[in-house]
This record gives sequence, C-alpha cells and structure tokens, in this order.
Amino acid sequence: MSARWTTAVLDTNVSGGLVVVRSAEGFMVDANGALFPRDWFKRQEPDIRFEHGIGHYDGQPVYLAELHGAQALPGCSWRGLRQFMLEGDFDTYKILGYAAQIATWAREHRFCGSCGQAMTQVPRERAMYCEPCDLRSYPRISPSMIVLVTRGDEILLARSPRFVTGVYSTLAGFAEPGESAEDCLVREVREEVALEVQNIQYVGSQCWPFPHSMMLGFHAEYAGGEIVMQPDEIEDARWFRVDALPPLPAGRSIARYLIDLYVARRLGLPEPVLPR
Ligand SMILES: NC(=O)C1=CN([C@@H]2O[C@H](COP(=O)(O)OP(=O)(O)OC[C@H]3O[C@@H](n4cnc5c(N)ncnc54)[C@H](O)[C@@H]3O)[C@@H](O)[C@H]2O)C=CC1
Ligand SMILES: [Mg+2]
Ligand SMILES: [Zn+2]
Repeated sequence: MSARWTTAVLDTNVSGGLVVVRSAEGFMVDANGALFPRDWFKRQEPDIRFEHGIGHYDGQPVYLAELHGAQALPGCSWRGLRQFMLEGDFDTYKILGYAAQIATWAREHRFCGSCGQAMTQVPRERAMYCEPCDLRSYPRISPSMIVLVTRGDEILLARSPRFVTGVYSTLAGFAEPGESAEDCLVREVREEVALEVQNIQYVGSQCWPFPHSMMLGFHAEYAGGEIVMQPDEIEDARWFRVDALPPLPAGRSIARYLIDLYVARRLGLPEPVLPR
C-alpha cells in the first residue's frame, strides 16, 4: 500500500471504477498504462474468468479481471509483472503485484482442498468458502528469509542458475514448518554455502509477488566455515569487497537494499530507502 493505493474488498456487482486485466501472458497495457475504465472494458465483452474488487487508487475503486484466454483488446498488449517491477511507477507495480497475488489465489482455490467441491467467493471478505466443510481459504503468503552475510569489508554473494547472467545476490529461502525466522536463516545459509553465522539482525521486509513471497530481510555476520556450494541451487558463491562488487539485483528488490545499506554504512555514504 502507499498514500495513493489502499487495498479493500469491493462488491463486483457495483459498476464503474478502474480495472486491471490479467491473463497467463501478464497484465494488459495500452498507451495510458495498465488501469482501464471498467465500464468501457465491460462493453468490449471480454471473456472474464473471474473478477475481484481489490482496492482504491486515488480514491477510485479498482477491480481485477482475469481472462480465460490471452486475447488482448485492440490496441493493447500484455506485459509481465517483472517488467513493472523493473521500470515504471512504483504505485502501479504495487497495484499489479497485489492483483497478481489475488489472481493466483482465486485461480488455485476454485475447489475445496478438503472435499473437492466448488468453492464460492465470500462477500466482503478475501476468502473462498466451502459450505459442506465450513472451510475458508485465504490468499497464501510464503515467508522467505533473505540475508546479507558480511565479514568486515567483504560481503557474501551467490548466483543461482536462474539468475540473469553475471548477477550475484544475497542468500534466500522459504521458511519450513516448525522454524523461526532465525532457524530458517541459519539452515538456508548452511544448506546453500555451508557457513555459520552470528549476530543476526532483522532489517526490514518486502512483499515479493512472484508468486506470493513475504521477504524478511536480515543482516548476519560470518562466524565460521569454508564455502561449499549446494549442488543445483548455487552456481557460484564468493566474498566480494564492498568497493569491488559484481552486477547486482534489481534496484527495487530487498536483496539490493540489504547490499546497498551495508555498503553505504561501510563507505560512509547516504543510506538507501527500502522500496515497499
Ligand atoms: N526480493 C528479493 O530481493 C529476492 C526475493 N527472492 C525470493 O525469495 C524466495 C525464496 O528464494 P529461493 O532461493 O528460491 O528459495 P529456496 O532456497 O528455499 O529454494 C527454492 C526451493 O524451495 C522450494 N519451494 C518453492 N516454493 C516454496 C514455498 N512456497 N514454500 C516452501 N518451499 C518452497 C522448492 O523446492 C524450490 O525449488 C523466492 O520467491 C525468490 O523469488 C530471492 C532473492 C531475492
Ligand atoms: Mg535459495
Ligand atoms: Zn470442502
């Protein structure tokens, strides 16, 4: 959320407002961006799979429509959420990131996980409901730890085979049942690079809608061990001096923030602000 964007559960039977349109190809855009007048959109008779009211932007109600196919309206095309994260205004990215998470949840919770019957949308609540089971399913959020490990003027960065060529980042991983945030962090660092850490400090958090991570960012100091890379997950991991860093993750990511913050403190530069 931001000063201009707040989330809300809105009644889809009410007309008007703005709409963001999603398909498997991403979000629909035209020359004016990704927010369309909803009444105009409806008049084009799009093949809507489901609709959710998701919030207010500058006081205007905003809805999400997910299409069955990937047929963009004339003059429109599709753009992936990552493009909005990388460029463009942050409010639009926040709206679309939220819309993407609601769409993922709505698509994946059409049927009850317990009895298999069709679920229904609960009015005024972000929940899908199975009456026979009296079961509600809410949007899924996956807590993930992300940590910058440091050793004086050096920081530990690693590459996953999934990264853009040349880019190195901080270590990250999903929390498992039974773990505290700190347990998860210690386990992930052991699994991915076989190092021990100490003085774990929470720094800040960021929603990461790819598809539903909640990143909890930490700083930790190296405590011991030699780097042993986890096969398949880690392609390269090494210590970099703060004044000789490789290509880094996108400016809006918490990974980048954790790195920039430490470097700024080490080199006496102004501290960055976490985009969230
Ligand atoms: N915003 C940022 O700056 C960054 C965000 N991330 C995000 O952090 C998350 C975790 O990072 P990874 O290194 O990929 O995780 P990871 O180190 O735990 O490894 C991924 C593996 O975790 C398992 N997994 C997948 N989804 C899961 C879930 N929801 N819960 C539990 N286990 C799951 C799968 O076996 C998958 O292969 C990802 O969503 C990634 O995109 C990662 C780095 C930077
Ligand atoms: Mg990982
Ligand atoms: Zn059920």
